[in-house]
Amino acid sequence: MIEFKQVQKKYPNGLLALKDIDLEIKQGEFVAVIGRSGAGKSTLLRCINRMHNITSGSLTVDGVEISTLKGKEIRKLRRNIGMIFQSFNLVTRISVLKNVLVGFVPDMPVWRKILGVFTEEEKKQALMAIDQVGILDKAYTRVDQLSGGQQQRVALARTLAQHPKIILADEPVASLDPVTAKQVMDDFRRINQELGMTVVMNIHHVEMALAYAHRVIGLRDGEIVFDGKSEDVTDAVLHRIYKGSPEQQGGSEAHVIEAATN
Ligand SMILES: Nc1ncnc2c1ncn2[C@@H]1O[C@H](COP(=O)(O)OP(=O)(O)OP(=O)(O)O)[C@@H](O)[C@H]1O
Repeated sequence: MIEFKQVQKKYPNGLLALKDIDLEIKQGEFVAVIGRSGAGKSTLLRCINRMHNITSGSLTVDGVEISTLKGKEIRKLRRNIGMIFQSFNLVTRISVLKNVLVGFVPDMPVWRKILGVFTEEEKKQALMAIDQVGILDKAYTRVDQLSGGQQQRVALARTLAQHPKIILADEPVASLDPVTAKQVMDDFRRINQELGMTVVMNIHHVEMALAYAHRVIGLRDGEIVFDGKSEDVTDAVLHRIYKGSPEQQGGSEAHVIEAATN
């Protein structure tokens, strides 16, 4: 379980990116975080694995207060939390298998990574993860010879091989075409349903968020303005997240939804 209590995040320049966030995410949930650019989605996600430090409040993962963790404890926390980025974050000049191997054993000595010394068990685990995202036939292919969608699946395999309890995904399909994006979202759904991993995903594409996530969190200017089931995301809710209340804006709902789903 991930629990935010009265969490604030202020950047060194004084910008308050998260304001009094109260949030509980239970193991196995598939949560989409939506909101305008600059609303605080990435900040929220990155506080969960300590890529960012919170400024005040409490943030626990499985009951452990993460803001006070130090070096080795942070690495332990991150073993349980996989992170997927829009830009894949892969080493493109080496094979799929090597990318997965290098990524999934964070505490492996650097010399082993450089020399590529991996045990048979590690290779088996990596190949199983590559199989789980349907690209086993590409295991020995260099990453720069793969399509964007295939590269995102490599990133997913690398995370899966680490057997995390939580996957944080920051705009994982933003740079993919609609068909490929759907395939990658299907992977996330399968992983969530079959392996019970919690998925917390920032996503600009509202229709996709509603189609895949059970729960939607709407952020606006660092505050949660909606937290509920996907099916309860009405046009009025989208106005609140993206444009303010319909009364304030007087804009047509169709316009807001169009803007949010493009
Ligand atoms: N390192 C930083 N230093 C100062 N301000 C930052 C920093 N990172 C983000 N911000 C600011 O914090 C606010 C929230 O940013 P964040 O990246 O979390 O938004 P976002 O909702 O993920 O946006 P996007 O959808 O564009 O990625 C923004 O106003 C942004 O400019």
